[in-house]
Amino acid sequence: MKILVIGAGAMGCLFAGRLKAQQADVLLYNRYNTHVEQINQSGLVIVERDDKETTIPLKVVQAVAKEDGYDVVLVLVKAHANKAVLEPMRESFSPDALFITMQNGLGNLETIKELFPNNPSAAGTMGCGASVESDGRILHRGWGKNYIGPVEETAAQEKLLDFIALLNRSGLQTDVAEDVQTVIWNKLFVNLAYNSLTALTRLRNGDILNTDEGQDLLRNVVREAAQVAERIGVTVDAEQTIANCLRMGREDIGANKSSMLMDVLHKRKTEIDAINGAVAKLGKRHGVETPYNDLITGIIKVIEANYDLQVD
Ligand SMILES: NC(=O)C1=CN([C@@H]2O[C@H](COP(=O)(O)OP(=O)(O)OC[C@H]3O[C@@H](n4cnc5c(N)ncnc54)[C@H](OP(=O)(O)O)[C@@H]3O)[C@@H](O)[C@H]2O)C=CC1
Ligand SMILES: CC(C)(CO)C(=O)C(=O)O
Repeated sequence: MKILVIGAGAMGCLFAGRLKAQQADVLLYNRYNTHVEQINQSGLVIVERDDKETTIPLKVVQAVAKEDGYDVVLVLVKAHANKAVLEPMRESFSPDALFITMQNGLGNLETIKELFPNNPSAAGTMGCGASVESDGRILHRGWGKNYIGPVEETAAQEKLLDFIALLNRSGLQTDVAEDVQTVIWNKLFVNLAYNSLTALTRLRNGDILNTDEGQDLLRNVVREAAQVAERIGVTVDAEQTIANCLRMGREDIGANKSSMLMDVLHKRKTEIDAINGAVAKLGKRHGVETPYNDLITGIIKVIEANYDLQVD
């Protein structure tokens, strides 16, 4: 099985690196930068839970062609980069290449289906977490479970099961999800709980829980989103969902620097539109008030539009 992971950031490197360590046939795609150069020259370093480091030889390519014959294409750029990265690749894959998005936020699978309407595609979520510490070096700091939803076509479903088996052999615990919408929303709640709050406070996920105020903010943001989800037909037990977010922050992802915190630290565009912004937008459309998500979306947007003007 030939695998292409699109996006050589924290999660692309974690997945491609773990797969390659199992001798899988895997390549990364990313535009050229110093991180890519370091991986191509000296391999990828993954720092694991016990601080043990593994160096894995990996190749990051800057071009993709149909003749490369990829069986599985795993999309792991940020949600807002999907179109810019994937549109130029519309003719670069055979129609049986299986697209999988495990990105955060709403709307990723829809973009992939729009760009590759003849390919099978599936959406999933990642309960694990990582950050790029320096060029060619990532910290693996989240250990929750991953899920990938089903594909309609039988041949593609078999390919998906083989891919999931490979992920499990590589130590990335992954299950097949029966109901993709529930899985995507369950992950969205975790991102609502931590990503923007850690980006605003510059804390690791678990440290949001150090104060009653942090926990209250988390509860309010998630509770609003649960009301929106219910309104659009996703069944949610709000209090159980909040309890799960708190548990994950304590047990699975507490030590991780969230992807949105990393964006703010590096003065990059964030995924706010696909996370709190998406909840605020849906709330407006369906008549659910979302003051916490509105406010947080607004503040993150002010921050990302004014990086150059920030005072140290
Ligand atoms: N980090 C985490 O702990 C977790 C992240 N996620 C989700 O996983 C997804 C990936 O996140 P993460 O790995 O953290 O993100 P990163 O920002 O670490 O990586 C994104 C990668 O995409 C590349 N990229 C962006 N735009 C382009 C472009 N136009 N052309 C080519 N390459 C491009 C970036 O390259 P460049 O540096 O050159 O811009 C970068 O290497 C997101 O949806 C995130 O929310 C989910 C669970 C945990
Ligand atoms: C699970 C979590 C919150 C890990 O940090 C994540 O998805 C992210 O950082 O984007």
